Amino acid sequence: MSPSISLPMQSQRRSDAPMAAYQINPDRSTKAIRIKKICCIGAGYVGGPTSAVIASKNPDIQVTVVDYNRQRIEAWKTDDLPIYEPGLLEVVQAARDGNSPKQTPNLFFSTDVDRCIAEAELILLSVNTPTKSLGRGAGHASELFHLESAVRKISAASESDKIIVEKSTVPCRAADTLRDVLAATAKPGLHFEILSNPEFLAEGTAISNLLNPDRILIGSLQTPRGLEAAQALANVYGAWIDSDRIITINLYSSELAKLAANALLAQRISSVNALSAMCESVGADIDEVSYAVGLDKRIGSRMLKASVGFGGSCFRKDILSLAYIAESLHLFEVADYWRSIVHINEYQKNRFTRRMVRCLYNSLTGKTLAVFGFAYKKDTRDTRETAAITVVDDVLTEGANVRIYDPLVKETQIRHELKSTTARLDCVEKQLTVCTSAYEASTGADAVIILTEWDEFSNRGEPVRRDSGHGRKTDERAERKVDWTRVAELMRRPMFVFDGRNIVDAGALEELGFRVACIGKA
Ligand SMILES: NC(=O)C1=CN([C@@H]2O[C@H](COP(=O)(O)OP(=O)(O)OC[C@H]3O[C@@H](n4cnc5c(N)ncnc54)[C@H](O)[C@@H]3O)[C@@H](O)[C@H]2O)C=CC1
Ligand SMILES: O=C(O)[C@H]1O[C@H](OP(=O)(O)OP(=O)(O)OC[C@H]2O[C@@H](n3ccc(=O)[nH]c3=O)[C@H](O)[C@@H]2O)[C@H](O)[C@@H](O)[C@@H]1O
Repeated sequence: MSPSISLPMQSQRRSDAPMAAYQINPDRSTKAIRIKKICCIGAGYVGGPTSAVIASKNPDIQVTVVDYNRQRIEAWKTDDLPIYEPGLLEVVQAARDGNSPKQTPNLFFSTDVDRCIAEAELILLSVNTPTKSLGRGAGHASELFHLESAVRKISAASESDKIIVEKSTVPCRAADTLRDVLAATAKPGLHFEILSNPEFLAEGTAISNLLNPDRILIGSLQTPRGLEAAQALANVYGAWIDSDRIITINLYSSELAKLAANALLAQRISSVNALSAMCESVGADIDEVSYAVGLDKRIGSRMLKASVGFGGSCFRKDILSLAYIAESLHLFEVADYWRSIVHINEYQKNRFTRRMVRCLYNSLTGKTLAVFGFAYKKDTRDTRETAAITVVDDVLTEGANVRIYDPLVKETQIRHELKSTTARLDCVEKQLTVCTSAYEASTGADAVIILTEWDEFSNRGEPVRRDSGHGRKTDERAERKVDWTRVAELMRRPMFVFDGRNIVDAGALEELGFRVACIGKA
């Protein structure tokens, strides 16, 4: 084992410390680089919240988030932030506006990428790494174009040494690519140290994940300069995270660990969704099965909720990237294994629509479906890869009139997502209505389809109080749960509910006259 990393002694570990093996050795004699200015390239779901939390916890460090998307940067300067995350606005305001006595403004947003790169000692790369859409590996490999162009910018604008941190999710050995570009293009004599520091936040809980992460992973070359850079980054996180949660490992292990984490999380969902298909045939209940297996501490209860299928910008692309890497290493069986997670996810979405069509007498022509929720999960307005795109596209093609209501997602975004996916643009134009309430969506509908697990759609539990992200409630309507009695009054008979998230109490809805189909329940 390298002398620069150490296994924490049992006695040094807190009782709730993670089980991970490696951590920064507090006795290490590496010299610490003091970071005064950080530049984060990419003002998206990762760059914005991560920079805001780093700035709020490090009042002495100036953090500037840069992006070439001027509209996004301008929105970050207002209170109408470009992304919705519970608690985000408060953290941004504290650091950006300096409205607490302890903090002067130290969080900035800018399109002046060159200047901010030149001034920073540490640069966070938080640009998008989508699935390639062109050429070799299209539909499978990660597109590193944005990462490479950001690094070329760094190279051109730098007059001093930099620590460059991969926060974006990247294929293994992406750091070598970045190093190669820098070696060929940067001014002679400059040194660039590349670190891998993958982000594990989940949307909807980003701020709590960032404030209290399970672990911070820092991958570096095991050279004196690599370790020195890792220590400098660890010090930034050390402002609010205990050292036993800051883990330093080999650069390439860190890159792979991020892909592995997402693949394993998605694998749990696909496993449960595969079981849900069996439950529907054998008369078992998937919620009971998940509960029963999750009580085994080796399995654990999280990420075992059956659904219409996972969405979001990352699971699919990261699994496909992992499979592509395996295939390029001639590990074809390994590639097939990972890809099967995505196949089951597609199967689950199609299975959901097939069941719906079957229940609605094998024809959706002329029927009206009320869709509750379009975001890929609750507490976000992100719709990337949401299962709702596939389901809505399918039912539009089957001839249904679709009335969508989502508490946060705007009509323009819903139409944009559907238009960029469907082969039947005319269906989107003629058969789709975006509504401003669940009641408007339900009017005259034959069925309600729940596609996002927003609390307000559930007929269980307490009334909803949602933080708007603006420090006040969104509006009166959003504070109440959907009144299913009123929904029933508005619908055509017979009335169906297809619950793609298993959030309703089916028995209570059946008492109101609904016929209810849940995932993984006969
Ligand atoms: N969205 C999420 O919850 C998570 C995402 N990730 C990873 O983080 C990375 C970023 O993801 P998101 O923040 O969701 O992406 P995003 O698409 O929301 O944001 C990326 C931003 O980078 C900007 N950008 C791209 N190239 C640029 C360049 N050369 N110069 C300046 N700006 C540039 C884009 O304009 C965009 O605003 C991805 O690799 C993703 O896999 C990791 C963990 C969680
Ligand atoms: O790399 C990323 O982008 C991130 O991807 C996921 O985060 P995210 O996609 O934001 O949200 P999740 O809570 O993981 O949910 C993903 C999808 O799976 C679905 N899901 C989740 C959990 C579950 O039990 N069942 C289920 O169907 C959700 O509804 C959602 O559509 C991971 O949880 C993060 O750790 C990771 O950083």
